[in-house]
Amino acid sequence: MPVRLSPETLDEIATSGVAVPTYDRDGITAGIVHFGVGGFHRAHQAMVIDRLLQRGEAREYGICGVGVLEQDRRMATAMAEQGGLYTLVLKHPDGTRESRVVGSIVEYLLAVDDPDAVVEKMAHPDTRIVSLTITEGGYNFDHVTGEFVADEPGVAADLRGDGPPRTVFGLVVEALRRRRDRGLEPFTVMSCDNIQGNGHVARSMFTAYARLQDPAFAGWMDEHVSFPNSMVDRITPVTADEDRACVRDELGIDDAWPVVAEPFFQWVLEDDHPAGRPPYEDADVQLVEDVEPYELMKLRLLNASHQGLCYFGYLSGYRYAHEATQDPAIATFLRRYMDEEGSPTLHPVPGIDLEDYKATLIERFQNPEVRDTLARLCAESSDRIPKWLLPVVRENLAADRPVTLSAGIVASWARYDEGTDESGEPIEIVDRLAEPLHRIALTQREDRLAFIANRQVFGDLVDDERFVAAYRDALDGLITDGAHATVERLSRS
Ligand SMILES: NC(=O)c1ccc[n+]([C@@H]2O[C@H](COP(=O)([O-])OP(=O)(O)OC[C@H]3O[C@@H](n4cnc5c(N)ncnc54)[C@H](O)[C@@H]3O)[C@@H](O)[C@H]2O)c1
Ligand SMILES: O=P(O)(O)OC[C@@H](O)[C@@H](O)[C@H](O)[C@H](O)CO
Repeated sequence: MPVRLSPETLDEIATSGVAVPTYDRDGITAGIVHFGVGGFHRAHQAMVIDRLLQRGEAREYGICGVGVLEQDRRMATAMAEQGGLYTLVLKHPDGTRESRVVGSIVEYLLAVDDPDAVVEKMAHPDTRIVSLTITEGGYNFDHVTGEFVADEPGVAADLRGDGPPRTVFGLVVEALRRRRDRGLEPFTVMSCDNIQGNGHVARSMFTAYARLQDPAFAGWMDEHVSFPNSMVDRITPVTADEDRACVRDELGIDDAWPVVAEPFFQWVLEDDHPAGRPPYEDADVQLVEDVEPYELMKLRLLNASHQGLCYFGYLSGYRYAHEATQDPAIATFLRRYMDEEGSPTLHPVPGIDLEDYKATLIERFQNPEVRDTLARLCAESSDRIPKWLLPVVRENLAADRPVTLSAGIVASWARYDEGTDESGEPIEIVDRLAEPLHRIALTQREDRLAFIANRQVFGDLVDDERFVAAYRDALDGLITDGAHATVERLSRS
């Protein structure tokens, strides 16, 4: 019989050979409040703290998770039932696994139910870091202007102050204000999302929100709150029922929400935590002064390549990242995109051999055990393509370098957003702009440039003749010859 995961059953689970926390979880202080406890936080930052706790370190840096959205209620329930414990399973390509019960999340609060408890938690003197994995869309900035979007309904309600704060902006800024008023030093706001200059972006968005309420306080924040940049990496798919079944059948653990991830791990973090930080360096975190070269490398090679494989892959009939990347045409296309269009926009990256890095990326994508779905990679494209791929396009256009393969990726997205695959089956477009993007994509059979004429997403790219020619050529191919023939042709072009 599987054992239900809880603090009371840890000893029993340990007897079956699964690694569990052997540190005393009672008395750990929550010095980190984390917004957006999804798969990635639990496979990455929470794993780091667990490793430190296992070494007898960081006992003042336990994690209090926070969910801001109603959708986080399921996580709140799992966390409550399991005392914050969960199983992390790292899957190697040869089928071997490393499994461990992680114990670093010691508390979880649902802001939807009790926003003031969340604000008070952050305002507590024990809190030194507020970290974020709230997705690219969570930062609420306009892709073209870079400005904070103040009329987003949740944000607008927080700004009006009709009730207690409900968004991450309202909650965090209110907590900082209470700390200042109580004479406490501010916590560090540490973004761990896939956004170039994630610390800079977090700084501008949180202070922009504060400025709309109280310009003087925004000035105080800008002067006193630190927002380190970071590059974070570990492919973490959405937990599937088969993962729960696997943890139950193979490890004998009944876990409501385990996490599965690849073994690869990287975290490059700007060393700027005036309120204190865990000894991250003891858990393989690279602390550096300048994160930018690392983050450009990762976002423009790994993340942009994910977009390069997901639409072509899905339209070619694949459903998993490894299936798509094991297709030689797609693998060659990705490698050429990385070499010819992504890499020329990068800065030298200290300590990294880019050739190895790119080869490893293809191997990571091909890991058959991870089972990362193309659906995950195709989701929220309007938040991803403008942040990862369009900067590559713009830099290459400005430098008169090729953009053919990037334009092909954009065209594959446009074809995907028509909402029907090549067998006539419907595609579920998951994107906060799904409805308008789908409507526009449906007109491209008559007007090939309709999709990229959407300046809200693409800015003025439609005015660039070189980009337009490459885009039109790829979209023509997608429509007349199909996705696989087009990616194959582009991979040889
Ligand atoms: N999954 C990965 O492989 C991976 C790897 C590196 C970095 N990341 C970063 O982590 C982010 C989250 O990935 P995940 O796999 O954990 O996703 P997930 O869907 O499992 O979790 C996302 C969390 O963010 C919350 N969230 C979403 N929008 C929000 C908003 N507007 N305000 C507050 N909370 C919000 C969700 O409620 C959820 O708790 C990614 O978007 C990316 O920036 C993910
Ligand atoms: O999670 P997102 O939305 O930032 O992007 C989707 C994937 O590209 C991303 O999650 C990667 O798997 C990850 O960045 C690998 O470290």
